[in-house]
Amino acid sequence: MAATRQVNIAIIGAGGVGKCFLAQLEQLAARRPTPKIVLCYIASSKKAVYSADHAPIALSSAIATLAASSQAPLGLPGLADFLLSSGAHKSVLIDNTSSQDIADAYPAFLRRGISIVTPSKKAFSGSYQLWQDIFSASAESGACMYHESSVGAGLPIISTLRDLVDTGDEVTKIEGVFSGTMSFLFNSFAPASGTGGGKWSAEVAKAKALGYTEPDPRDDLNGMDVARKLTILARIVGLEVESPASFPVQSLIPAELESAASGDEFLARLPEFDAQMEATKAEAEKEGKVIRYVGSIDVATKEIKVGLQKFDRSSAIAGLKGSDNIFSFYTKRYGANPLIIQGAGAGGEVTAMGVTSGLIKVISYQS
Ligand SMILES: NC(=O)C1=CN([C@@H]2O[C@H](COP(=O)(O)OP(=O)(O)OC[C@H]3O[C@@H](n4cnc5c(N)ncnc54)[C@H](OP(=O)(O)O)[C@@H]3O)[C@@H](O)[C@H]2O)C=CC1
Ligand SMILES: N[C@@H](CC=O)C(=O)O
Ligand code: NA
Repeated sequence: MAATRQVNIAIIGAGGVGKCFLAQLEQLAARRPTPKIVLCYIASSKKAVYSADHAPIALSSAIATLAASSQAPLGLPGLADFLLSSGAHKSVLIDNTSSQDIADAYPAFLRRGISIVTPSKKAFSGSYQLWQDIFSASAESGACMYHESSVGAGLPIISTLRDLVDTGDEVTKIEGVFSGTMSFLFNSFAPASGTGGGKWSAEVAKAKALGYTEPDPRDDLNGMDVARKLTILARIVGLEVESPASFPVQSLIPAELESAASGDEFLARLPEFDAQMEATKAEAEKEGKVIRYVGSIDVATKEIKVGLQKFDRSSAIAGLKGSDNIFSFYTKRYGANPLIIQGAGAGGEVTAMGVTSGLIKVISYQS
């Protein structure tokens, strides 16, 4: 079949980020009539919508159509066959899940010329071999791989760091607050201005309701989400970090809840352990300080740190608001004054923005 100036899109994952992405995609398709953007496949874990002739799925009603569908999702190799059989000019997979299985299949999609855009961290913080396979498959086939929202949601973190590295700057240190959930929790639970703040477990429930947490909030509270982000940033600056388990990470999961069978059981039992975090907060208050969950990468020593630290109430990190992240990039060019990026680091809309901007880059890329 002759290639047409059309971009065919398959979306997997229609949760908090997926729904916001669909709304942004609808606006994008209306703003940019050429090349034609066609959603030809959408799936959650149990359902899918697609047709053999790749007929466009209406963007405005895609979520409702998916909810009402009785079609089962295609397997991943079948999905790649389906996308490629349309003859479209470009095919793009949007992975809005946090599935490791889907992440593991990225090299196979890329090798076949299917570009990928995702907010997921799984592919880039899994094994170092997977990281290498992904970028070598992309380089070989010319298919694009964008994952801006895997660190700092829509904030321009991945693009900025890649620009620093690609233009020959030398990054010496990266430090800051890398989790929207952790930022929201400590900004609410231990605010810099005065005392107050709700119970720790109530703030955790709020962070989940606001769409800041990972699908399983334990992935935030055990520090793994931050460790994954630091793994990604460290790899971009050239450190061959094997996995997020390669360096120490402070978990905020009470020992008694480490064996909770599910995220729901964990959340239900968390109020029993509120006193533990109260004690940590009180200890910092005695010194006139507040606690915050931070991370850092020292490039020369290859040391990566993730955990709680005490901060003066007047410091920039203590004064963050809401789900704000802050990233300080220390480089040879920027000298003693780091390049700083700050803003919301979680939430459906800002995360979807990083996915939509990746899709725009794929569409604009002349292959
Ligand atoms: N929320 C945020 O602020 C941010 C999120 N991210 C990343 O964005 C991604 C999505 O997060 P979010 O939208 O909040 O998560 P949600 O839990 O709200 O949504 C996840 C979606 O993925 C689907 N899904 C999960 N596993 C599979 C699978 N194996 N096959 C098909 N579909 C699957 C779920 O389907 P079902 O409902 O059927 O299970 C659901 O539709 C994650 O990787 C997260 O790390 C990144 C930055 C910020
Ligand atoms: N759960 C994550 C979402 C964005 O990466 C966070 O809280 O930062
Ligand atoms: Na980002």
